[in-house]
Amino acid sequence: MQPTTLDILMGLAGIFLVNRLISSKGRPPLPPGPKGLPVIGNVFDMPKRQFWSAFKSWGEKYGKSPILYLRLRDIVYVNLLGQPMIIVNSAKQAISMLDKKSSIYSDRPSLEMCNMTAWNEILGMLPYGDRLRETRRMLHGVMGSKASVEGLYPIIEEESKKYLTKVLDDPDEVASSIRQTAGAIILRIAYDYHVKEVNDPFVELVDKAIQEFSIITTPNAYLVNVFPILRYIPSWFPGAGFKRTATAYKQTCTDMATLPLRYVEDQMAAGNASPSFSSAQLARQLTDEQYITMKWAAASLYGGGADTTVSSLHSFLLAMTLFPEVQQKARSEIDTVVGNDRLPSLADREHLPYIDALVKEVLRWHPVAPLGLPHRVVKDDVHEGYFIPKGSMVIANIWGILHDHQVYANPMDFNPDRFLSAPGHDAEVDPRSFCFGFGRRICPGWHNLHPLTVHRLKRGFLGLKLADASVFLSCAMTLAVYDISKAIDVNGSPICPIVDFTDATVSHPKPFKYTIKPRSAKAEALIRSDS
Ligand code: HEM
Repeated sequence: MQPTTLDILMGLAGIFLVNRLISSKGRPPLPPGPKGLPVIGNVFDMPKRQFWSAFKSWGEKYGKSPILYLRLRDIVYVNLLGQPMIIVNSAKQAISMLDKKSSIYSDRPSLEMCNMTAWNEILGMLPYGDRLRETRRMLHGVMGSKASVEGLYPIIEEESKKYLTKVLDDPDEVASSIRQTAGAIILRIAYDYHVKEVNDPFVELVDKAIQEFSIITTPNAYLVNVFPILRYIPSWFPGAGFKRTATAYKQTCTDMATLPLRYVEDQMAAGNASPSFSSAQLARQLTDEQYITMKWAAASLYGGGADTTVSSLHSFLLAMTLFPEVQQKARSEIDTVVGNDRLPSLADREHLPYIDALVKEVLRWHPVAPLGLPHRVVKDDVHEGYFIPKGSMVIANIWGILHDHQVYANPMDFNPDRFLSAPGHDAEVDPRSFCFGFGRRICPGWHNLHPLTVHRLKRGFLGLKLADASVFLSCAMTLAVYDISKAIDVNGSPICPIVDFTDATVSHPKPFKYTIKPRSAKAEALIRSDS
């Protein structure tokens, strides 16, 4: 039988598709993405701000599968001066890549500014290997199980209560009180160090270190992160200011790891040490190598934990200022369930479904780490028919995943009700499945060592984890006793905050004005009370 024109066209189309699928090197094609220029690749395509939303738009724009001619928004490829970067825009692909293939997707790219400042010692920056496993094993003991985290509840409750008093004493310094509280919780867990009411040296030291970390890891901030060879230019060379910066930042980072530990060692030598992560580790016979691992593991608690919960509490205050009806509904729930004679506790959580939903919405609306931390793939891979070159930096666009309109209705809206089932409405996916990251690098403040990641979407949550518990309690306690509203300008008009967020790895709402006042004399008395 003679082939028809249609047969010939189909045949040609088949050859065309196969050609597109198999590159000149006999490999499947790279994922779609902006075209880029020779040598420099996509350097000029990179957004200047709010990377997460630009990356999501790239998914919409370039994600067209050559195989099925379908929109595939999920995976985007860019090349930055020869460094391949894969952006993963959907939960489905983040799970199938970073969770299910975590044995090859759990490395971290090495950032030269981190190597120069000692930040490469921190858990979040460690390459995948024995040191990482040992560090995570050590941390597992302090926050890897429901029981271990529940053991920390008294610390979280006590410090959160102190936070309420600080706000009452100085309502213009709420931001600094939030930082103090996050610092106080972590310093107690890591070193059983009790912070001073004001100007605590360790809190100040660690805050400084965290700010410096944010600066050196912000994309495009340092050329040496792109051209590591620049590390070797002499300090006096024009443009080598980054080397002087690195020397100063290294001192801060090393002090952050060393000084609080020295405090514990002194306490132990004097027979005064109370239980903490460090004292428990020091009580074991540690080899020199284990000692160093432990020192940086403790610092990683602070490095990972302090700024993150601070960001979510700032987002909470912003949302409460903007959406008074949500605030009112949340407060009514507390009044009904807890009453006005005591503060809410972590044990109340299961009876406070709206507050629980509100906390989820805070974590979704503006995720603390909108692009997580970059992963690195250690072997060539073929994923969904696309070639993923060994050494690619893989970014899970957590913001994009949590604003995917196929998963979250009207994703830009702040609407805690989305997480509550109602007749005709199924609760939307819990954002905590994604906002803490993926695979073997998932935030230890949330999950245990071996998440049954395949089932993460179906599985119920095993219990409250450290990060989640701190955020929940601060939100619930604040709502119980404080009223948050728009600030008033000199003409007596309310000031509506602009919703804008910083571009750093841990992203915060930009400073905004609001008013925070005790709800009543009874609320004020409760804040001052010892209970
Ligand atoms: C709302 C609070 C928090 C959020 C949203 C959050 C989110 C994240 C994310 C997205 C990552 C990167 C995961 C990945 O690479 O896939 C991460 C890593 C990490 N987080 Fe958290 N985090 C929070 C609180 C905490 C707390 C309280 C601690 C410690 C006390 C902590 C310690 C860490 C550490 C050490 C890492 C690095 C893990 C590794 O590289 O293996 N985080 N976190």
